[in-house]
Order: sequence, then structure tokens, then C-alpha cells
Amino acid sequence: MAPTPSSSSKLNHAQVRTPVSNSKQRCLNFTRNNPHPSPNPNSLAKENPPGEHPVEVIGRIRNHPGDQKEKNPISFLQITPDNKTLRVRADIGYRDFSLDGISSSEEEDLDAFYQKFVQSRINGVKMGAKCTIMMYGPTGSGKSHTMFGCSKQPGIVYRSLKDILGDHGEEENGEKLGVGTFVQVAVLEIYNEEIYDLLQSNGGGGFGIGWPKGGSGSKVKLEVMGKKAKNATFISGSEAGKISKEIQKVEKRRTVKSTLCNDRSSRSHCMIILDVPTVGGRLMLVDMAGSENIDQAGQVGFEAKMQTAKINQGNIALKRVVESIANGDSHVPFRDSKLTMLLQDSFEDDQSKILMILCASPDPKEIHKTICTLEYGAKAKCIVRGPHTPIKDKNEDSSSAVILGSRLAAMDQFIHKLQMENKQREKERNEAREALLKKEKEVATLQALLECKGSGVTEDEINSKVNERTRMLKMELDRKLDECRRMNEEIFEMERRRMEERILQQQEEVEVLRRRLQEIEFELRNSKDANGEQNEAKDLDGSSFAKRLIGIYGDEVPGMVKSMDLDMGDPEPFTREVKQVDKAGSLQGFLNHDDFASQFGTKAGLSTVYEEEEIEEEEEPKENVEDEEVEKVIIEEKRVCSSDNHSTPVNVSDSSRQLRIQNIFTLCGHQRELSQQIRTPPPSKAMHETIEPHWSSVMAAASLKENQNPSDDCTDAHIEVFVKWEATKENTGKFITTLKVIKDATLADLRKLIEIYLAADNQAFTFLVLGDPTGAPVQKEHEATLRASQLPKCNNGYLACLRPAKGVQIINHLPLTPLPLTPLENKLPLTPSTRYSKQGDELSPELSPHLSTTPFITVRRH
Ligand SMILES: Nc1ncnc2c1ncn2[C@@H]1O[C@H](COP(=O)(O)OP(=O)(O)OP(=O)(O)O)[C@@H](O)[C@H]1O
Repeated sequence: MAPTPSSSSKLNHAQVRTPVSNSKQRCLNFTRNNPHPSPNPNSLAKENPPGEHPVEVIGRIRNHPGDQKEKNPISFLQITPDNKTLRVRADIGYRDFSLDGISSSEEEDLDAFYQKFVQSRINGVKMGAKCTIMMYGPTGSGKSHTMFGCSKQPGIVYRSLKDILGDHGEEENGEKLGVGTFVQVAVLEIYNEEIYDLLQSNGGGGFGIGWPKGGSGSKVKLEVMGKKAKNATFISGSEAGKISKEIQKVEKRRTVKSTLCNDRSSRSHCMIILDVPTVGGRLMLVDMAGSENIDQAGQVGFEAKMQTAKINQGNIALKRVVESIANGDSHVPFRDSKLTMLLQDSFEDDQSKILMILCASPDPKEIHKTICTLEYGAKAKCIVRGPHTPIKDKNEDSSSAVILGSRLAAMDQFIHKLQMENKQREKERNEAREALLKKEKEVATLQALLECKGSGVTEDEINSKVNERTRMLKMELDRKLDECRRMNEEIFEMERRRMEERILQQQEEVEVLRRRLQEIEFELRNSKDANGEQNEAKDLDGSSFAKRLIGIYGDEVPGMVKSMDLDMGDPEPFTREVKQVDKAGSLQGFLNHDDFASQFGTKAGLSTVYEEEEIEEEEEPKENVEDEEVEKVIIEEKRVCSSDNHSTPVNVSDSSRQLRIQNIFTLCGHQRELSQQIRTPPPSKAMHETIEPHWSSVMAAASLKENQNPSDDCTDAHIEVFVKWEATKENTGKFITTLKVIKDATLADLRKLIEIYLAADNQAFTFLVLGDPTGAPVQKEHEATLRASQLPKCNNGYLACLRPAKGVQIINHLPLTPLPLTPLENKLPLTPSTRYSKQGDELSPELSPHLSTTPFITVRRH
């Protein structure tokens, strides 16, 4: 075939496209451009000693496709640490494939891969070796990517060129490169079982469906002659860059088509034949079409299916060739496909080596294809080249016996290898089975244990424990309950005893009191005898009083105990002092505790309220007033019992004891009667001096004559004033008290007394001038100018009517709730009602109800 002038003219001297026959071209270049003698083929033959494996198989696992990377972070492919075995894991188990090397593109990029597995081969080619590098694998597994690379990383083709020709340009190292190495490159495509010369173009014609749309013209079909493509065009050159560019251009002319497996699936096998004529080296780079089957490729239609079938024809033929060589078949079907025809030399030439790169995808969906690819590679790896390769056309004289012997030896080796592998697998399987059995036993043991533990034993244990615990808790609870009960009983018993003791103590006290009273009664009787007839009535009354008292306390009234209990707990006991004032208004004195103690002993201290009963005795001569205790006015005061307030300190315990008893009497109202019988000692000087002279005179004159008939005490010097509230719709006009004051006492003086009386109630009031038709209240500033004797007269006394200040309610002196001493109160022999009932006709009709409803007990406040 004549060279194409046009193509020749386009290229420089180093890049000549010369469509000549292989033999011619080789011969030409070898003689013309090789100044150095080619390496001795025998020396290369020595590098491939008989019986060695001419096919080296390397696995390359591509990256995870972008979208699947995160979905399948763990690949089903596992590389052993020695990088020689690839384990394919499936649900049912795994399979190990022993290869000459395995590389994962995630760990080793193209550059690393090339340096590790390819570069040494290329260096051999540079030195004159023959090497075929084949990319085998399913579509989309990265064959083209590894072979041609991408924009970022050049593939094996361009790196090889660079390694063989060097990195430098011609201008820089022209001398060296020009003289040294140059290469001839042919680019062929096997598509549809036709060989096309990608470096040649028909300039416009087309080959129909499948041809590149952007191509500048139709591709030139080549015939196969022997084991070579006849008239294939070569690019000759020593500049790697330029040649690479040319290859890049024609690479795009490859037939590609979008399939289900690959957007730009190579529908053809691409073969780049790179001769290094100077040394006789040859590099054949084969990027095979995808090894997928027709269905997987998703081709529709008869023609498309035919295409796929034809593409696969090359793969299938190659597979058969590999198998038959590996099997030592007498006939190797090289002629079954154009691809195998062109690769025949690679397999048969003793000096030729094959590097088969098995491309696989880490996608688990591709597991089946991956396994097929690896099986294929494993088989290729088993190819053994005998000491005398049966290349008939070279060694016509070789005896068939020798060939057969070497093949048998290879077969034996292969079988032995397989047997070893089988043994290894068997061993592994046995080990795995043993491990499995062991695990199963363990599981069974654990299960048995679990069942054993899960049986009724545990339940019984739990139940017994629960019962035990419940019993213990119950016992503890019972014990605690018993303890509580015992404690309760003890406390109750203790309290009972204490109460009994108290009662006994109080009974004793009452007994003592009773005895003392009897003594007093006795003394009184004696004194009565001495004082004549006048006192007789008193004695009688006194004796009756004493009898009553004894009767009352001898009765063991429950209320009594109660009242004493109440008083015992009083932290600030109050004591009463009696100011006894004679009719002349002179202060007789206070009854202090010492006097009480001397008179009644330490156990009893009674504050007494004098009560005049003998109204008939009021006409007694004045001169006898001092000697006789006839008319005594009592002012009742509350005072905190403390040592400061007394001239003589009192023993605290005795004092409180006295106070308690005194309070009982006070509450009972009997102390009046008691005091009636007692000769009141003169007031202490200190006390007497503490009272302001004028005020003391008023005070002395004033007395709370609750139980006394006012008429009894009216003298020339003193007047009696009945104090009551004004009767209105809301208030019934209650009687408050009767005051005995000196005649000159003013309303202001009265106010003071009344205020003392009402102190606890704190009720503001104004005096009303009764008799005044307007009933006008007396202005407070006028009170000092108005005399008590100017008040309206009433029952030998005077009536002071008080109007409560606005908004102030009159407090009823009667207790709202009955006191605990009600039974005793009810026993009081003297009540105002009884007293006034006697003389009710003497009282004005308005005053009578007030007086009758004013119980004496109410005037005592604690
Ligand atoms: N190792 C890799 N790293 C990054 N991308 C890769 C790698 N291998 C393949 N690819 C990408 O995957 C896609 C398919 O790869 P490629 O064309 O090389 O597959 P193939 O085996 O040649 O398929 P076919 O047989 O159909 O031609 C491409 O886009 C390529 O860039």
C-alpha cells in the first residue's frame, strides 16, 4: 500500500505517517535509525526462561463512582496486605483470587500505579523487549481511564511515550534524542471485527452507525496479514509531546456509545503499537472493549446486538486463546478474532511478555462481572510457556515430542498449582467449618445456660426472696408498731402519774387553805365576840362564807384543777394588790406579799377584794372608822409580779404558788368574801408615796363599787357616780361601774378613773349632760370645769352617761365564750342582781336593767 502523501507532508521528519507493511517499516527503521546494535535476542530469551509465566496479571480497582461512595463505604473487594490476593466477599461467602499485584486507585493514583506495575516493562521495551499491556474488564471499570488517563493525569500510553522518548523537547536535547531514541506508533481500532487505522482518514466517507460524529473523515479499514495489520500507518518521532498529541486526537475517533454501563463506552478494541526500532523493542497497548454481555450492555435492536456480539467476539476469542494456551492445547484459536490474530505474537513470542491489567469496579452490583474478570485473569496467569514454545513457523524442525513434553510439564505445573490452591482452600474451608462448629457449640452452651437460668428456678428464687423480704419488712413493721404502742403507754402512764401527783398536790394545798380558813374563821369569831353585837352579823356571815368556801373547795370541782393548770403555765403571773381606802379617802395601804405570807403562810397568797355586805351598818359613827373594817373600798389593779415592784422581794416559787392560788380565788370571785374576813395590813410606805397627792385622793375616793350599793357609801365628803353607756339603737346602754369620788371631783377626774377602768377596752367617750333637753355632750376641755356633783342625780348618787366616740363599739364586758370556771362562777353567792333586787324599788327604772345585767365577774380582767 502506497504511503499517503498528504499525511506525510503534515508531519515532520520525526513524525512520519507511513502506511507501509509492518515488516517493511520495521526493517526500514531498524536499519536506518538504529546506530546501536540491537540487543541480542538470545539475551532477552534468557530473561524468559522456559516454564515461566508469560502473562502477568495485575488487578486495578477503580474509585467508587461518586454517587455510590457514601452508599457503599465498605467495598466487597478486599486486598490482602501483600497486595497479591483479592478477596471477593459475597453474602454466601468469599473467593480469593491470587494475582501478581493488586492496586486500588483510591490508594494509588495513575502515577503510582504506573510506577509500580508498568514502568519496569516500559524500561524493558526501551531496551528492546517486547511487551503487551492489555486492559481487560467489564464496561465502566476504568480500562480507558487507566490506558489514556484524564486531563489531570496522563494514562499509560502517554507516560510510556514519555518514558521511552524522554521528557525533553527536541530543541533542548535535540542532539541526544535525535541521535538516540525514536519510536513508531500505529493506532488501530478493532470494531465489529474490522481493523481500522485511526491514523488514516478517507476524508469524508462514513462507515455508518457508530462512527464518531466529530471525526474529520471516515476511518481506513485494514486487512490482517499473518499476525499483523497490513499497511497500518505509523507515526515516527522522538518527541513524546507531539506524538502524544497525535494519539490524543485519534483517540477521540474511537467508536464510543452511551450504554447503561458507561456514558462513553468504548465499542471497540483499541491497539497502540509502539515500536522502538533502534533496539527492536515493541510495546503493544490494548484497551479492550467492555467484556459485558449483550443484555447487560442494554443494547436494543438487531444491529446493536450484533455489534455487541462482535465486540464480545474479540473478548471471547481472547479468553479461549488464554484457556487453550493455559491448557496446552495443540491448537490455539488465534484466528477466531482479529484481536487475537494481532495478539498472537504477544503470546507466542518467547521474548514477549504480557501484562494483563484486570479492571474492576468496587460497586457490589458489579460483583458478577468482577468475578468473571478475575477468573479470566487467574486463568491467564496460569499460562506457562514451555522451554520450546511451539511456534511452528519459527521452529519447523522441533519435534512434536519435545513440544508435547514441555506442554505436559506446564500442565503438570498448572495442575499442581491448582491442587495446591484447592488444598489451601480445603484447609481454609475446614478451618472455617471448625470455627463455625466451635461457635455453634458455644452458642448452644450459652443457650442451655440461658434456658437453665430462665427456668422456674429463677422464678422460685425471686419469689422466695420477695417473700423473705416481705416477711422481714412485716416483722420490722410489727416491731416498730409495738415500740410505738409501748412508748405511747409509757407516755400515757407518765402523764397520768404526773396529773395524779398534781391533783394530790393541789388537794394538799386546798387542805392547807381549808385549815387556814378555819383558823381565820376562828380568829374572826373571837374578834367578833370582842367587838360586840355589831360584828355578830359579820361573824355569822364570815362563818357562812368560810363554810361556803370549804364547801366549794371540799367538793373537788373539776374546774378548779383546770383553772390551776392554766395558771401554772402562766409565765407572767399577775398579782392583785388591794388598796384599801377608808371612808375619809385615806389610803390604808397595799396588801403586799410579805404580809400575805405572814398571815397565810407561804403556800397561800390571796389578793382580796373587799366587799361590803352589811348595808345596814352604814350609819356607824365616823370615829370608829379607823378601828373597824366596815367600809373598805377596793381598787383592783393588775400588776406584773416582779421583785422591782415590791418593797420586799418575794421568793419566786412561793410567790407564783401564791399567785396561782390567788388567781383561782380571783377567778372564782370568792376572794372578795375571803378578803372581807381579813384585816388588811396597812399599805407600805413606798407604795403610798408613789401616788400623786391629788390623784391619789381622787383614786382613794374612787372605788369600783361593783358589789356595793352606792347609797351605802354616800357621805358628805364623797359622792357616788353611776357610770353607764348612753342607750342607743345599737347599744342597750350598759352599766359600767359605780365610782366613789370626792365631792369636788371634776368630770376630768372622773374621766381618768373611767379610762383606767376601760383601759383594756380603750373606748373613747364623751360625757352627756343628762337633763339637758339636747342631751349635748360635754366638750372635753370643759370637763375640768364641770363637777361630778353637777351630773344628774340618781339613787342618792349621780349618773354619768357616756357616749361612745364615733365608730367605736361598746365592748360587752361579758365574755363571749364561757370560761372554764363557769361552774364556780355560778356558785357565787353574791351577784349585783341579787343585791339590787333587794332594793330594786330604790333604783331608777332606767338604771335597774343595766345594773342587773352587770355581773361582777366581768369587771375583773386578767
Ligand atoms: N480510577 C478512576 N478514577 C477516576 N475515574 C475513573 C476511574 N476509572 C474510571 N473512571 C471513570 O469512569 C468512567 C468509565 O471509565 P472508562 O471509560 O475508563 O471505563 P471502560 O472500562 O473503559 O469502559 P468501556 O469498556 O465501556 O469503554 C469514565 O468517566 C472514567 O473517567
